[in-house]
Amino acid sequence: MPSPRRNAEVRALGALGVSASSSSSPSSPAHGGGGGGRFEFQSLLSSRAPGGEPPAGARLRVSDSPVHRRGSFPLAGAAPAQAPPPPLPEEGRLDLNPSFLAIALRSLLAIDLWLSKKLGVCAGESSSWGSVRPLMKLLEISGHGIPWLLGTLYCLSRSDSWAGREVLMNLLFALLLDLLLVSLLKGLVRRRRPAHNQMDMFVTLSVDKYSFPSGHATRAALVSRFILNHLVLAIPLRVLVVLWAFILGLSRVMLGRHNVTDVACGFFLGYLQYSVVDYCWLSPHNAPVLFVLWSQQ
Ligand SMILES: CC(C)=CCC/C(C)=C/COP(=O)(O)O
Repeated sequence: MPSPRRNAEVRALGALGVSASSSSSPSSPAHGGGGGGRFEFQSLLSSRAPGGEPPAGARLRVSDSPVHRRGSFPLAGAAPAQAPPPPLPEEGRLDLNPSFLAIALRSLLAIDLWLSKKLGVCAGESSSWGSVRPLMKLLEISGHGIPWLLGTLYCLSRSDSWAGREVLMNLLFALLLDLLLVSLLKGLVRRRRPAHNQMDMFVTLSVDKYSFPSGHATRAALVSRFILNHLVLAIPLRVLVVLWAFILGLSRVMLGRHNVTDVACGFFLGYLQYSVVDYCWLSPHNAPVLFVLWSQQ
């Protein structure tokens, strides 16, 4: 008879489409992640340290084991039951927290994929909102790295005030930092773009085959925060800047380029990046070489 707690675990895993096999041979494909969902179940009930011993905090109590349960209800002719072992100390009991965290993450990921597919209404010409796709692609170019880099360089070359040069120099630094960080993260995480995405983007880097985090979302958050802090704009224009960033992020999911979490984390990262740029703010005092070099162009 499985314990109620064990039943609850199996039900929770079942809800996630995870197999509830209890075979735990270390050489079986299920062991060590080979079997996808089965691995989750293994880690929940029989996580083992490399030496074969269960790690502390991940052991089943002896009283829960099938062997012991057989001993509790001896069949006719079976050896008499042994005396029950003393209860294990607290740290020897089954610790479910790590696996529940894994379940929570898996659920979040499942919701992310489901929602992203639902929102990907402009992913192709034949999608339900396929007619809006050209507009979304225009929005895509408005948040692309190349127009922002070229635009900043152009304005720098035309700027005739030190204050203007300082702001633009820092914007250039912010855009380059963003490209570097996003490329690094994409290369590290290597999350594939959604299956429904058509890879027809304007100029991409090799890491742009990956989707986490969204470079457009990081740029949108970074640039809009930068503009709001360093440009004196009327309220309607400030609202427009925020709207542009938000719609650009949404359009990444609608175009099928990203999952929702790529964009949400992209916004968060871009927001943080601005704080870094603000902290390291380049000025003629702390980076005189840059400004002298530029003024000699
Ligand atoms: C080639 C240069 C300078 C930048 C690439 C910009 C780009 C294509 C980013 C990818 O954005 P998503 O991650 O939002 O798809």
